Amino acid sequence: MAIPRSVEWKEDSIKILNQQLIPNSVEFLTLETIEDVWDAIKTLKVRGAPAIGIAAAFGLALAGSKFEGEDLQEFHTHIREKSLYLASSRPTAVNLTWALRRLQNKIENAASVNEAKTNLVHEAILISVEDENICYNIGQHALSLFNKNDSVMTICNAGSIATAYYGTALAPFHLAAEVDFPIHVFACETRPLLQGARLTTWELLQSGVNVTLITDSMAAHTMKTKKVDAVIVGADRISANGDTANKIGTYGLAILAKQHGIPFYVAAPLSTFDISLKNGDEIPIEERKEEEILKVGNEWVAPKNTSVYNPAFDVTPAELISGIITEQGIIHETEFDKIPDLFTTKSL
Ligand SMILES: CSC[C@H]1O[C@H](OP(=O)(O)O)[C@H](O)[C@@H]1O
Repeated sequence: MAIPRSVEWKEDSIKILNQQLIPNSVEFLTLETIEDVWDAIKTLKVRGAPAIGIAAAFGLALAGSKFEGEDLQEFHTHIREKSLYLASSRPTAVNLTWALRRLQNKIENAASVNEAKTNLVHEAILISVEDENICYNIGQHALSLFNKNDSVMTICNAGSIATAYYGTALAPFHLAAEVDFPIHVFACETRPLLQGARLTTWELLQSGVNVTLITDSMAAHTMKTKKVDAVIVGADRISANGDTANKIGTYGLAILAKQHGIPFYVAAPLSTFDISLKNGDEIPIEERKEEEILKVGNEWVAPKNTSVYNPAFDVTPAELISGIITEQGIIHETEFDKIPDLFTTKSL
């Protein structure tokens, strides 16, 4: 796989792949302040639930490293404030607050400011390293669901650049390409920000995966008239009963898959589960600015004064999901009642 990493720790700064510019150019940004990190997450220069969590973790570690003084209580106050600030960038992907909480837990018993600073950096790096291994395992479990020459549909970009590496929903396709296991992918363009058209096609072509781009409105006709053996998508937050928030358009894809008797899978790490929420009704859905729908690139495609509704995510009810693919294995649709146990026991 020759795909650049989306987020990297550089000691006194954070290097990110600027996902806004792909596929027209592959450029990197150096984030030197926590404000840079907040903006990069908010404007989707770095995006994708796991990548957002990793960027926030590095951002908090960076904020910690810039703290001046030796008073431990003042440091904890500083970190709590910076954590709340970073958490305000985007509300839906639970990986963001999960990562921030994990770092704060790691400094609870620090004996000094220096020890706490070191713990923040080490834990943020650990989250990134773990995520790459987690995504590899998700990819292997997902690949076991497919047969050679299958045709699989996906939406948005749950790819390598949405994570530390490999991706979640796209991981099986990257791994398949490495072992000469032919799979075809239908990538939905994913209006309004076109993560599918811009990012998923770009990633899969880099890996030599056979990918066909369709508009979101073509999904039903494609399922009806073409070979579509499965649908696989990422996730931003999964509630205790298996309801899943993912990019807007995912819920519609799940309904279409059910109508056409096509299995519908969610691929996500355990860090994307939020079992404090009973069901998907409780998942916060980000609404984004109107211009994202009124314009495509720099071109207005609707009158400027047109009213707009721009939810960035929707929630797919568990009953439409055939299975949730995690790093520990596949939670089949009949096992969703066991999801809370995953966070008390070690394996499926
Ligand atoms: C691997 S999780 C990727 C997940 O995040 C995307 O949202 P966004 O592009 O707004 O960050 C989308 O929901 C993907 O499935």
